[in-house]
Amino acid sequence: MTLSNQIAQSSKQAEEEAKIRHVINNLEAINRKLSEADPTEIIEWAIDNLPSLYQTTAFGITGCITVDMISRISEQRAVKQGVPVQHLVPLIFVDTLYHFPQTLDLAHKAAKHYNAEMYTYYPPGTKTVREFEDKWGPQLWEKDEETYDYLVKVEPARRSYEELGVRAVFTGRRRSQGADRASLKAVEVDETGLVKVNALMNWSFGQVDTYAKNNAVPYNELLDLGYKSIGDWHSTSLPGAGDSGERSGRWKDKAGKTECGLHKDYFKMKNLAEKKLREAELARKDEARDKAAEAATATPAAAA
Ligand SMILES: Nc1ncnc2c1ncn2[C@@H]1O[C@H](COP(=O)(O)OS(=O)(=O)O)[C@@H](OP(=O)(O)O)[C@H]1O
Repeated sequence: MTLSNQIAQSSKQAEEEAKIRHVINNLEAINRKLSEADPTEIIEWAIDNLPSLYQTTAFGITGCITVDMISRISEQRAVKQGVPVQHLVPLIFVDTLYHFPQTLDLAHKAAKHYNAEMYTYYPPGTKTVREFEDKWGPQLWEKDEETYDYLVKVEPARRSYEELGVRAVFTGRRRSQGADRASLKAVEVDETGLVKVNALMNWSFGQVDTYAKNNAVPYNELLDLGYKSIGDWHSTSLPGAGDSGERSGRWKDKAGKTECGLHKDYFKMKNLAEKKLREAELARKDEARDKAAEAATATPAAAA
């Protein structure tokens, strides 16, 4: 890199740092100002104030609407400035390898429909279920849920933030989704310093559903079959007749589980998963050594 490029890069970083610092230092006031704001106002605030802003989405209904709103804002601004329309916020999609085919179809369809740049990230060192299962065994989610969550979501998301230089993201979380989300704020700063914007935090499922239908927003066709929240196929089911919670169809057989880890403490998730992965690696090595020793002692006897 040339010296002038280095200077330009470090001054961009300093500028971004200053903007993020400003948000961190004024978080309470910002949230007071945005607490009753419309999603569009929150999105506009984020575009104007946050550097290296992306949208992290699994194309849940909230994410689909966020893309739609960003697309409208991008168009209005381009027309006003007399410049070609460009979707202002790139997308990050973590392909866990266990999404429903409908979700994968939607991801490609929506990115194309909105002409949005989309970065797809996969679990480390794998791009297919076969590769993943050769490495970690079948149904890892049954054997070790935390490690599974870390490998398929937390690590790829963090890798995307580091590689792309992401400083802030839109998420599709809403208060009416319950559990930890019931007290969401419009803007949060996580333990890594990443700013998270929850533009539709105040909207109910009914509001997002109506917006999607009234505005011809591409959404997951599984919603028309009764699903309300869609994640990996093995942990997503239809909400039961008496279930009122929006996310009651997620991890139905796992009492107390409400999050995949993406919105939990990153360092805790990382340390726990890395410890387990180290232990598993040691166990594998011990097993291989025992097998080798067994084979070595068995050979002379067999020969004799
Ligand atoms: N795979 C993947 N890739 C990128 N971003 C993702 C992913 N999974 C979750 N998210 C982000 O978290 C928002 C809430 O998703 P969910 O309600 O499905 O919860 S969970 O994250 O699975 O626990 C979700 O909101 P949507 O944009 O509505 O999908 C995203 O902002």
